[in-house]
Amino acid sequence: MSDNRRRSNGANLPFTKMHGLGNDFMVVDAISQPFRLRPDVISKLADRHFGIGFDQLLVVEPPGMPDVDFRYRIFNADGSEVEQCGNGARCFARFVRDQRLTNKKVIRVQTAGGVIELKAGKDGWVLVNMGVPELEPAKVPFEAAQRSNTYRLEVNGEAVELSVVSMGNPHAVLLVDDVDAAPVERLGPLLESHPAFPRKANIGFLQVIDRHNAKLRVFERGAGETLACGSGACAAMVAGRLRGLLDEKVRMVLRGGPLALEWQGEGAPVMMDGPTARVFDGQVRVPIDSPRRGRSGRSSGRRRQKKG
Ligand SMILES: N[C@H](CCC[C@H](N)C(=O)O)C(=O)O
Repeated sequence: MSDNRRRSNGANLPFTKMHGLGNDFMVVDAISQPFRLRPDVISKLADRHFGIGFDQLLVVEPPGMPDVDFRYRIFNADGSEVEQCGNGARCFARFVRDQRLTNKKVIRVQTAGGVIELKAGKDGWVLVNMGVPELEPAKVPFEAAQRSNTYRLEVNGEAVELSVVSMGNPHAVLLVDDVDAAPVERLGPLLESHPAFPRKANIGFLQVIDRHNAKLRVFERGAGETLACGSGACAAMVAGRLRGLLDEKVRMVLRGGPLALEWQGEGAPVMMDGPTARVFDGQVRVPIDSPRRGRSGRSSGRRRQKKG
């Protein structure tokens, strides 16, 4: 293929690199520019040696339903599109305000896992209403005869006890005595792809310090262990409360730093407060060949969002 043709097959895609407690993101404004990337291209861009390097790609789109300000799509490092990302939601809120896509302080966002509400705070902190956790196994989804606060699973001949929670995306939470010694590398991948989770799952390893403090590591679906997982922290909060180990307000410390969580109990939303960081703005060359039907993270650029 001639250089000209090779060049003509690419386009420059502007992005912003951000993170929430080290859970890092490539953020793309798909309101002001058309966005089409195949899963294999996303996973190449996620590579920390041959690409930009990120845990998730976050795509900002115009709202697809009434009473929300934006739509927010999330793609894991493996290219899979998922329902929810808590740390990403905070970075999303900071991004749309920094980019003047809105001047609202309270932003309602449509995700594949439901509508969430974000409130911009001071010094880059954002308070997220992550919605009401789903505990019915079939809606996580998780294969179980009936709902329970804990379940036992067989993993390579080993019996594992875990809680199961959906924050829009599926989570399993195991209790451990010491997160630093937790079998994250060994059990994380086995449980992520366990047949009891038809759509796989994020696997949290929770160490309860006292009723208001806990530590957590998360092996994320489609990304591996990350420095922090916002929806995983919310799921761990729920699991800890269901087991009677945590009170309504908890400081959850992840490898990348702390999140402030609050959950009043069943039927109530989980509130998560935490920081955001912008690292750099960049642009990357991506193929513009038309994506295969049904296999692309696709939205077309539309007119700029009216001011909030
Ligand atoms: N790996 C997750 C998506 C990202 C969640 C995480 N980064 C967060 O902050 O919630 C999943 O497949 O459901």
